[in-house]
Amino acid sequence: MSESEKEKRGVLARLFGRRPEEAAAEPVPAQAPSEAAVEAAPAAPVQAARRLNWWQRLKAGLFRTSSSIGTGITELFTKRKLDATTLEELEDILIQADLGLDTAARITEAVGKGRYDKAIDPEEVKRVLAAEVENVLAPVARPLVVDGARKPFVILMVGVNGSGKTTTIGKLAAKFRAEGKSVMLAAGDTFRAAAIEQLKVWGARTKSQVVAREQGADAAGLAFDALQQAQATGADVLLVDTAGRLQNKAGLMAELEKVVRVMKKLDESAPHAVLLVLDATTGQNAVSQVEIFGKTAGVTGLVMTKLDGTARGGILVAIAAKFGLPVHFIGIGEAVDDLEPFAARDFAHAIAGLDQ
Ligand SMILES: Nc1nc2c(ncn2[C@@H]2O[C@H](COP(=O)(O)OP(=O)(O)OP(=O)(O)O)[C@@H](O)[C@H]2O)c(=O)[nH]1
Repeated sequence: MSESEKEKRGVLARLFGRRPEEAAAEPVPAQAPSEAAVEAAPAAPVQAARRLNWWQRLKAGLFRTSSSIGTGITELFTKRKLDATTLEELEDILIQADLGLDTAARITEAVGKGRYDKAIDPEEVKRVLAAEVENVLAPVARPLVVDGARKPFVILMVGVNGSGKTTTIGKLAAKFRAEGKSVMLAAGDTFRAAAIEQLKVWGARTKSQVVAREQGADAAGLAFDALQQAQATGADVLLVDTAGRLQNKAGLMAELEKVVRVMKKLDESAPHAVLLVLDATTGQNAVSQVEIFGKTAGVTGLVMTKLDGTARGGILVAIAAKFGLPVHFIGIGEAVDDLEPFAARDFAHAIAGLDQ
């Protein structure tokens, strides 16, 4: 393959969220994989295949997390019996994997129960870990329900810059389109020109109308226009992007509040969902982001991205235990189908390195 062709494939990969090596394996021009899916919802056998595929990708995506936990557990319990010292070391491994102090203590206690002074198979420790993690996650694994009576159903996406808001909007737009919904996108991250362009690309790709203004435009005014247009055209869903970075935190929060205020002038019940997008690679930082955005932006649910790029995917467990906020979706890559509804059991098994 020539250098220019490689470069072309790289650009397509960046635009359409494909991994360069995936794009390189396909003929140019790379077709968006979900284009067909956007037209119609998949049939049951296709869904079953997709699910299997998702599980494999989830496991692969969470590999860094599961191997850091799994290797620690295997090394710890291979030659040593279970006692206070090994349990303390287990707790340290779990804390280092960002599972949070409470969950780490809870898992350690469950592993120790009735097993003192005995040898324990590392696989059994992983099974206890998975069961305890699933118990923590099950109450927060809640789907995002788009209420058809709210038209448009307005979803405000918030989060710090680079957390994956714009990409997640694109992935969500593809999902809603695949369900046959009409979607409008509001390019409310007016702080960053590239974010506006990125959203336009997602709009074209998912056949969703994009409402955008120039960089630096008033985000609240844009959100107002977008909602007005979505109402006028009868769109089912309006996804509103926001800036993750302004001159300072107070400015950012004031802007978010203004965006909400002006949309309420057109629809008192809007926004119907406020999704905080968290980047898993930021580890403990994600906890303070939930605190800050939760207080000021009225967050109704979470999306955690980049679980594929970190050994600290356990942070999702710590956040679930601490805040109890619904976790709607997780992202394990940049491609359009790398976002899926959050399933407690799958996640718990994947981070424990167990089969489904
Ligand atoms: N590996 C990986 N990368 C992701 C994931 N989600 C998003 N990204 C990448 O993260 C980078 C930032 O994503 P954006 O969607 O631009 O983030 P943003 O929050 O909109 O950022 P701002 O516009 O600066 O506020 C991009 O390169 C995305 O492709 C994910 O689940 N896994």
